[in-house]
Amino acid sequence: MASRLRLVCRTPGAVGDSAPDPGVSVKAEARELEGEANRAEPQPPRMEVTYLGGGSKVVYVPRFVAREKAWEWFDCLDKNIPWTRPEIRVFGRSSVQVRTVSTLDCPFLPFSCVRCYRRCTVWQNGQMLILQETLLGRLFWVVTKMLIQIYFPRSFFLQPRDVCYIADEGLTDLKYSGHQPHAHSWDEFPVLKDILKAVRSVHDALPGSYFNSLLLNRYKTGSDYVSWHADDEPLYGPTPEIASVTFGCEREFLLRKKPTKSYGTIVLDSSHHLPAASGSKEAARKRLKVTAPQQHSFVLKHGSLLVMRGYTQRDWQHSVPKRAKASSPRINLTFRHVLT
Ligand SMILES: O=C(O)CCC(=O)C(=O)O
Ligand SMILES: [Fe+2]
Repeated sequence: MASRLRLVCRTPGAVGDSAPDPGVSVKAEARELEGEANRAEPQPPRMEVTYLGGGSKVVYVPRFVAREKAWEWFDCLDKNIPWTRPEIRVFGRSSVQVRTVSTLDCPFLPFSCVRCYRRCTVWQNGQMLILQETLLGRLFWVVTKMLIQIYFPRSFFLQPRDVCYIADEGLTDLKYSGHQPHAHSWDEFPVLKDILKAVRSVHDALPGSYFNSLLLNRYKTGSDYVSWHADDEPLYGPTPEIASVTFGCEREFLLRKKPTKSYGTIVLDSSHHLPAASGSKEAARKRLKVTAPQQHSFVLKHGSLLVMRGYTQRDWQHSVPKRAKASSPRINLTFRHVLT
């Protein structure tokens, strides 16, 4: 019972308090807590497997560790991890590339507006490609960048969450959005070894890789987020396995299928250009018409584990969107395997 009271006072107004799991009544949860206390034998944690198709799947373990222990770990990480909120160059050269395309392929340009840019933006190998045509378009982009820097310097150029990176010695450096985090050693934070051990005990039931690096995220409020991305950096190999642990405030975790030809978005050819224009402006417009991608949503609970497996990073993107109601912090650990 203590753990229940603790959760309530720790997360006033948190998503978790106002929105319990669908289909799980408070009574049922109370019984579960009571049962947990009386159980002599530890029960294997419940797992939910979501098959995404094409060799991708997600395994969700709502409670891989007891709540009380999870709060203990939350406190320890919150206080002891050297959190940083580095600048990332979302609009800098390292994450944005500009390709010249024909007007037929991109009918919204050169009549540049923010909407056009969105439509003409594709992600490839972790890089944002802005497809644009004319000098006018290019000029528009430069001015837009300047205005963004002036009016929204923090939200656009500071990573919208705290992070810390841990890795075995001698691994390839991690680099994303022009930022290369300093790799701390596991020995600096013994608690991480305990958490990894707990993850591994569940993970044994999920045969696969082992983890030699860890990216920690702290979302202080509902305004902190991680935008759509895939952890598909080459240093993780073709089928990275990522085990994601949540402590603290519940947040929604979304998965969406990466754009492919099958649902009408832009696909670049092997030389990173749009396929040769065939037909009229109307045909090009049709090719660019975006239909809603397949999407899945998980509410990641305090003390939960979510494992992304197979081709999930190659074929899917994930995000933790802003949530106004999430007023308390959430700590997330993503255990990864860097190829050696
Ligand atoms: O906070 C999460 O649940 C996801 C974090 C994430 O996607 C990442 O660190 O790459
Ligand atoms: Fe990620």
